[in-house]
Amino acid sequence: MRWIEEELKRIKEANLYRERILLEGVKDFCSNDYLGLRKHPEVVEESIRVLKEAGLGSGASQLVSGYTKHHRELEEKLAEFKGTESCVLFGSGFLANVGTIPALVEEGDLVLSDELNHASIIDGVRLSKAQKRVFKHKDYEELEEFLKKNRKKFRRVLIITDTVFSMDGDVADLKRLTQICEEYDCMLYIDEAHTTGTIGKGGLDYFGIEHKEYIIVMGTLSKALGSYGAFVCGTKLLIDYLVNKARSLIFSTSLPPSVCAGAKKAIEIIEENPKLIEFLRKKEKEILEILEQFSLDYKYYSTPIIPIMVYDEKETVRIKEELLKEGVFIQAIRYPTVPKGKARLRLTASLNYTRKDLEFLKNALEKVLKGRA
Ligand SMILES: Cc1ncc(COP(=O)(O)O)c(C=O)c1O
Repeated sequence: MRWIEEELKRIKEANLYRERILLEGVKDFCSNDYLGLRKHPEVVEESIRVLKEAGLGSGASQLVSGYTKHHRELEEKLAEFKGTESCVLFGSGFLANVGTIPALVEEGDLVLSDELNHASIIDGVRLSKAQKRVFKHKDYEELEEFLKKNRKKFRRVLIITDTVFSMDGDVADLKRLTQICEEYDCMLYIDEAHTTGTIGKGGLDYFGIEHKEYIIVMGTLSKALGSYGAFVCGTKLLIDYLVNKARSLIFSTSLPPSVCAGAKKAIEIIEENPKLIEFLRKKEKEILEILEQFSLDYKYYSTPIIPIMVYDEKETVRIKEELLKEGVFIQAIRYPTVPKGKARLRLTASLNYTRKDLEFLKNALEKVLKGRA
């Protein structure tokens, strides 16, 4: 097994070595718990209630005996929330993407995928055996040009995009993409992991687009909903089809019922408190006010993902470690999560942060960035 040692050495030399960090005694400024619902008393209470009633695990896959009223109720709530006919749950966002994409396209079909799409989309496309073409980030002109020339060569075409991009925080233009899909008879697959509950109920809601049968809405329970797991929303026909075809759903144990109940409560809280999203925008602005005080190259697109671009891998890790010594955790994101030479600190906004927390962040940045050009 010497090869493992050598491979790890190579990763270290490239400043790409990864370690998990136990977050004890440090403040987390990079989680995806954007709305602070993970520890919301009502979410926790509802989850405990169902945990006591239904037990820890679900006991089986959805198609054996692991489909309870808690799964069904969450699916119904999600379908209503996303404005679609139906919904099906998956064990995680990764499982949703690697299960759904190969069920939708196969040999003879084409996938058109934004270059900044999440790794689980990339793997889902690889598993599908469909032909893949990656288009430049949000370059819909290139996409359209390609379809104009090549659409007829393929049977089914699936356009895939994150709605809010996970490492950049910008938003795909779903208006333009739906127009393209309608003109060229394509399916549209939107990954709403970082969209659900951050810029509205989702991308369709944000752009004022009604759900149509060719739109497949994937999302996770693990980010703003503060839980774990994922879902695909769409027509009843699509969902019935996925229940029969998506291997990661068929051959994997379903979510624990208590996790479903907690996620459903989180959606109800968002529905009852539409101002939460406004509060999140305000929190983002408070963070920007801090960042403005330093000469930092950050990006902001009115979403809670605020990457601070450092570019150099080594320097990104150095800053992350210095901040950690000050009690502030902002993860360094490097290749292969982002392209080489585009390393960054992925700072996120969350309703968890108090004024004191932000003051703490500012002081830590002041100490660590002092003297940096
Ligand atoms: C855009 C996107 N899709 C899918 C996933 C995978 O979701 P999960 O963490 O639930 O597996 C993530 C999470 O990291 C993501 O950012």
